[in-house]
Amino acid sequence: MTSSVPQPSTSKESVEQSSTDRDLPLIRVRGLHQYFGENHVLRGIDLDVYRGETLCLLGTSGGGKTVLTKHMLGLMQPAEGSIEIDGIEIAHMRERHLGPVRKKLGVMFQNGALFDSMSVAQNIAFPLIESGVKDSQELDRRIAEVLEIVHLSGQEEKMPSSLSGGMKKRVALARAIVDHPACVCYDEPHAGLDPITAASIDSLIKCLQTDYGITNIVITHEMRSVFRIADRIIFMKDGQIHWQGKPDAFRACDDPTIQAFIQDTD
Ligand SMILES: Nc1ncnc2c1ncn2[C@@H]1O[C@H](COP(=O)(O)OP(=O)(O)OP(=O)(O)O)[C@@H](O)[C@H]1O
Repeated sequence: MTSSVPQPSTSKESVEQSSTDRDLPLIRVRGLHQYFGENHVLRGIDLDVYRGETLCLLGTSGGGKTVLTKHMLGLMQPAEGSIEIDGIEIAHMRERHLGPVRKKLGVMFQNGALFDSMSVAQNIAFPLIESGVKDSQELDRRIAEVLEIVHLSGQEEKMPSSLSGGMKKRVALARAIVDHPACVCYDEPHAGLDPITAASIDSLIKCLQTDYGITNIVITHEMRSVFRIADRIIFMKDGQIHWQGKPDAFRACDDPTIQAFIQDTD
């Protein structure tokens, strides 16, 4: 981690960034290729993710959204190409050096991926303990802080099995942000939610961006949510970026694949 990079913070008194830091994309992907056997699943991806934006990643099924996101999280190494997180090249970084980079990136998996045998507090504490926080008062304070952000104050002792689908997603979100990431990736955060609960997740995603400066990357098929939260849209097809731009331009775009996608998923 470079010393010039300010620590992302879930505190509103966030650290002033230098203009150089602000100008540098948080994530820069260049010439990214990936294969599974004969299947060429990423075919030359060039992508910048700008600091403090909400980027929605859309596309046809099997288009490569999840595989691309796994590369940006440092969970997969590319066959070819470059991935920079905060100016640090991670494409072929050894596992033991990836820890500080991964700390900048939170992830909310599709089904929440909570540990069923652990309480809400234990689930949220997990990444903190992994990154070396041991003091129980510090753990309690940070758990309470993020539970307040996701509107679940006082739910520390609940078990996942007693939570609704929307509550589980909010606990998963609390866990994703508890270690103060600069960016959170969401894999289908609206899946299985009713429209009102989906809208409440959208409010939280936007709140993290506007109040806490978090950069959001959201994989979703939920077009109502996309038009509520996206600053920018990337549309993937067959392992390539088929289209990118602003939501209004996306809606007005006459590309037949995109029009069919909007109509099918709206
Ligand atoms: N672990 C894997 N082993 C082999 N092939 C894989 C693996 N993961 C993904 N693929 C393949 O990579 C391609 C891209 O998959 P990916 O999951 O990124 O698509 P996606 O855009 O996220 O699709 P969806 O919207 O359906 O979730 C697909 O052809 C998929 O079958």
